[in-house]
Amino acid sequence: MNKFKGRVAILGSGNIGVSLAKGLVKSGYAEAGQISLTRRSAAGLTDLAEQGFAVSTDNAAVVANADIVVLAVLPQQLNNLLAQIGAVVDVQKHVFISVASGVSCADIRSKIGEDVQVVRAMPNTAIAIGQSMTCVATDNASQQNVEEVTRMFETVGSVVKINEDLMTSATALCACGIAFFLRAIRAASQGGVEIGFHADEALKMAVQTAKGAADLLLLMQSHPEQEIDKVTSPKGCTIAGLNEMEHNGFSSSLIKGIKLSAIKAGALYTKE
Ligand SMILES: NC(=O)C1=CN([C@@H]2O[C@H](COP(=O)(O)OP(=O)(O)OC[C@H]3O[C@@H](n4cnc5c(N)ncnc54)[C@H](OP(=O)(O)O)[C@@H]3O)[C@@H](O)[C@H]2O)C=CC1
Ligand SMILES: O=C(O)[C@@H]1CCC=N1
Repeated sequence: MNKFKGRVAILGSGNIGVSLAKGLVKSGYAEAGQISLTRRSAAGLTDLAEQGFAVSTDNAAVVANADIVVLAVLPQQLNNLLAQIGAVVDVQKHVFISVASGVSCADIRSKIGEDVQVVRAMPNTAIAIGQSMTCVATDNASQQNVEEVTRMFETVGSVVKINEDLMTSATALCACGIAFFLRAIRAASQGGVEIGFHADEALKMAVQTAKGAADLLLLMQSHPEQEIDKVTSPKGCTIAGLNEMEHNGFSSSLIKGIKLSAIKAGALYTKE
């Protein structure tokens, strides 16, 4: 692993900002001391300072010292943040990474400078354990900067480069998607309790079963239906349960939920 030589500023130290920071340190991409983390309130930064991160409530000062700047605030908090840092942006030095849902690269440039290089990245919370599915898109960043951003996120999971117009779709499928799969696991464990297991053992069984299903696809490079066909014995219990789920809208409800999340992801940000 080639350690990043510059400084990373992560503006907004919530769920994603902190998970990214910890993931980058764990993977060896950067030392904690190379990463600056900001929030509006200093109280929320104490723990992070104890872990060796540079912490601050002064976004402009942190950006002035950084090479890579990650925007990790909520879409509705972004305009206020961009107004604070516009004056210190250096187009020669900085590359901006925005993880904010529904905010385009052009939206960000319109606030901090038309020549600023911006890459959008959409990770998910599995970034905390180096297992994120991160989609990356840009409309103006240099190949060198895109490669560095890709390298950064590859240290905390898998990366797929996509066109920017698919970014809200990526948000729904991958970033929201982790919640959808978690709910499916929870529901399976509740089914397990109804048929005789204690809650803790039912959850453990559901989790490992879900992990096995995902790993089958990842390691065998096969299609879900190919693997399902191996489980469904003729006249058997699997096809009976699976068809009952489909009669109740299992696939349909997932598809509808993903479509609604994608619409919502595109409507989270107000330009003014
Ligand atoms: N959660 C997820 O799974 C994913 C989220 N995203 C996107 O990532 C972004 C962050 O989401 P998430 O981490 O969940 O949100 P959080 O609410 O957990 O984190 C936002 C953080 O930003 C801080 N903040 C707000 N305003 C400022 C400011 N002006 N300067 C510095 N810090 C500020 C807040 O702290 P304080 O109030 O103390 O200032 C808070 O810690 C969003 O845009 C979201 O769409 C993308 C992919 C997945
Ligand atoms: O729910 C949200 O709006 C954020 C963006 C993707 C995941 N969490």
